[in-house]
Amino acid sequence: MGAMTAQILDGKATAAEIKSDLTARVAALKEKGVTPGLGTILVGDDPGSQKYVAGKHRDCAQVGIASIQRELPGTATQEEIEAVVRELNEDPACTGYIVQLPLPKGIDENRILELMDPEKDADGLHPMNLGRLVLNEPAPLPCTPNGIITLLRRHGVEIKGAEVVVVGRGVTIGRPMPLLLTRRSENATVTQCHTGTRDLSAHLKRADIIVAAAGSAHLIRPEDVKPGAAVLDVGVSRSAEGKIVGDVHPGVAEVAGWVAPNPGGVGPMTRAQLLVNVVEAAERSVG
Ligand SMILES: Nc1nc(=O)c2c([nH]1)NC[C@@H]1CN(c3ccc(C(=O)N[C@@H](CCC(=O)O)C(=O)O)cc3)C=[N+]21
Repeated sequence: MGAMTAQILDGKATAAEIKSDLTARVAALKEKGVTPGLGTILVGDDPGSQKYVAGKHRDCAQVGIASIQRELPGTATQEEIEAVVRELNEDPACTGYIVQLPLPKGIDENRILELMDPEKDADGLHPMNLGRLVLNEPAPLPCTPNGIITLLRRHGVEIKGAEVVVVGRGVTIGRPMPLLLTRRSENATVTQCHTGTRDLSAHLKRADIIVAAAGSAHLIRPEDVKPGAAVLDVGVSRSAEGKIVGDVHPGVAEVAGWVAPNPGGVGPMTRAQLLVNVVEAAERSVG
């Protein structure tokens, strides 16, 4: 048998479809006198964060969402950041917003998130909304996990009954991902692995779907992947030469049935789900 190559979970194309659907919904909202507006709070001058935030505003322009950008220097104090959060909470033009993470060292990130108006939480990371997710109540969903589910569904990857291994326990992906996957609507079986996992390779070998969000370069190796599995690369780390490297070894594409590349896979889906949260919040506001 010749070498197989995995099919691509094309996040760029899927995000484009979602954005075209949102464009129509934004136009309908505008007819009712509501213009959705996405705010971003960016602290410091990390080039990666600047690029991501710029991408979010580019997306907004494409679908007709207004952009509200707030930037603070890396030396900003807790109080200064909190003042901007309060300002966006009050601003009627801002129907949803995000605080770009991570915040500089010394800033209490959780306190900032708690101060946000949960109804304007476009990331789905406010403790109230994470709590609603745990309680099976409607809430804006965390963008990356929700984007991963949409990406799998749109490509026909079976989630129901699948053995899913999530690698990582960060707040934006690792922790919420199993909450979404184990809803009755998804019905996956999830194993959460992390740096304390004794035998990662044993878990990976059983997985039908692997969500790699550890931030550890090429952690997922071809010999650990079950033939035909879906492997989603959500990791970001930097090589010694300063290049961005994902969590998935390139050789995995020879074994897997599906691969979400990085870039071009989950990243664009994260941005699309952010827009979905903003539009849904605006739709709720018109009833
Ligand atoms: N409050 C908050 N919410 C976030 O959602 C959030 C955050 N903080 N902090 C940082 C991470 C990172 N993140 C990315 C989103 C899209 C791409 C993305 O679109 N990447 C493109 C490439 C982009 C390019 O290279 O220009 C791709 O994968 O194809 C990447 C990374 C969101 N994050």
